[in-house]
Amino acid sequence: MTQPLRVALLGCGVVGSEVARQLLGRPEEFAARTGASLELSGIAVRSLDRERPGIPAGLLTTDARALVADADIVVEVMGGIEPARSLILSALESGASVVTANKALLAQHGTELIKAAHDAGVRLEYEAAVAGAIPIVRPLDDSLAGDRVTRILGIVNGTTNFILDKMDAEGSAFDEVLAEAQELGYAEADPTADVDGHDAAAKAAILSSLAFHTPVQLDDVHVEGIRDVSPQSVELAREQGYVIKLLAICERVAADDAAGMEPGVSARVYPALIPRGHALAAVRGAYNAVFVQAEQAGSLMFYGQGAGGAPTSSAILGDIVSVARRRVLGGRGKYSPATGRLRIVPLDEIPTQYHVTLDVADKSGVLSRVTEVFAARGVSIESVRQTVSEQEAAEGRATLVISTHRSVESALAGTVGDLKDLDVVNDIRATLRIEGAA
Ligand SMILES: NC(=O)C1=CN([C@@H]2O[C@H](COP(=O)(O)OP(=O)(O)OC[C@H]3O[C@@H](n4cnc5c(N)ncnc54)[C@H](OP(=O)(O)O)[C@@H]3O)[C@@H](O)[C@H]2O)C=CC1
Ligand SMILES: N[C@@H](CC=O)C(=O)O
Repeated sequence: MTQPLRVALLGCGVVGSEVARQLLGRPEEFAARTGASLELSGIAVRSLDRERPGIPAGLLTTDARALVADADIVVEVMGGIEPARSLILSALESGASVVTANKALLAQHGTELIKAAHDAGVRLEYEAAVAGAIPIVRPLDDSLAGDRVTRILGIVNGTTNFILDKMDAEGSAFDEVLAEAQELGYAEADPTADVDGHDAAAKAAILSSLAFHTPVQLDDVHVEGIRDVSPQSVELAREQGYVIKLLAICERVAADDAAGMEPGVSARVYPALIPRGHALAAVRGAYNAVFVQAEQAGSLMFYGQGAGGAPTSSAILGDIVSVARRRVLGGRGKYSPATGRLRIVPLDEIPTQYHVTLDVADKSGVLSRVTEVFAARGVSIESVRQTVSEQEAAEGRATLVISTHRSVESALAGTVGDLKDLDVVNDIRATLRIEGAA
């Protein structure tokens, strides 16, 4: 057995407290798996006053810098950009390996941090940053490094999946379910990051960078959250055989010589309709699932708990064991630079499929006026369904549900804009993209 390795933990919240309890509770196992005893040297927090069950008060400090300066392994689970970024850089520069779960930081400063780790000859691991307990970072970074990933489609935010699932299954109200997700430790410190799609977008940036070996940052990801998903949209989706899920989609976009388009990468996050028979429709609660398509491997699916203290700590502890083993064996850290420079393809150029629910006037000629709007934009309609409830009949209104074939996003969005101006359209009740249809 070599010298003990000093592990500094930055943060003792939902995730950090679970990591600490595991490191303190199973020291023999970690020593046996790494070849060195892992000594939790301290835990940085903001406040020393809070009750922290199972955490010895003597380990807590508000001096994160001093803790980092004296560590072999730094585990950053405090979240946010600063001081997390400076502390990680200082840890790497002083020769410590770093484990982090901080997707927001990686999606903005990943290139800088990965380079700093390489320059210092140490490791930076971040399995927990995407999809909680699910091993997805290492499979993309290592196992699939010799393949060519073409597409990733995933549910990567536990909080929004928990909310949408409860709205679908129990007809719950959005705010009530968000509070429950916060209590269960799924949500970010600022839950707007979950609800507005920024957390999923950060994960999409990380996944795209790994999968396509090209730098993709948070700003490169098109993002729409679930704030506008109403109980009525959820109900309408159910009636029509769909479920609404917040999806992250990362795609390699092939060159189109005829259109003079260079190859590129599209990364986007939005709520979409999934047919109820699709495997992603069965992802319930705070679970996540990630489908990966690669040229040689074909289709792969990764599934598991995407948020919460215990699931996330599993991924972090795996990274700690991995970096500790490397320190025991010696040698440089691995380096997975983003070697490519693919262009980021704007959403407007991406083919998608729309599902539009309209409140229209119930009179003759309305259907043809509506379908003409789609035709004028070159958007082909797959199906139209008209229903008239008793109340609608009494008010001279009807509901039209229109599904399109795939068409470029700019044409679809333009069509919806034109529909708003049509005098026979009273209201556009819902517009959602369809993903995963046969
Ligand atoms: N919760 C989850 O399911 C998952 C979270 N993550 C990521 O893990 C990280 C931590 O998340 P989570 O545990 O939920 O967050 P919490 O808000 O529960 O915990 C944050 C911890 O960091 C401490 N902290 C925050 N800022 C500072 C600072 N400036 N100096 C010292 N300590 C500080 C807090 O101290 P104090 O206790 O005194 O307030 C707290 O202990 C985030 O990056 C998050 O995105 C990743 C995957 C899943
Ligand atoms: N807030 C995040 C936590 C895990 O990354 C989520 O809900 O998925």
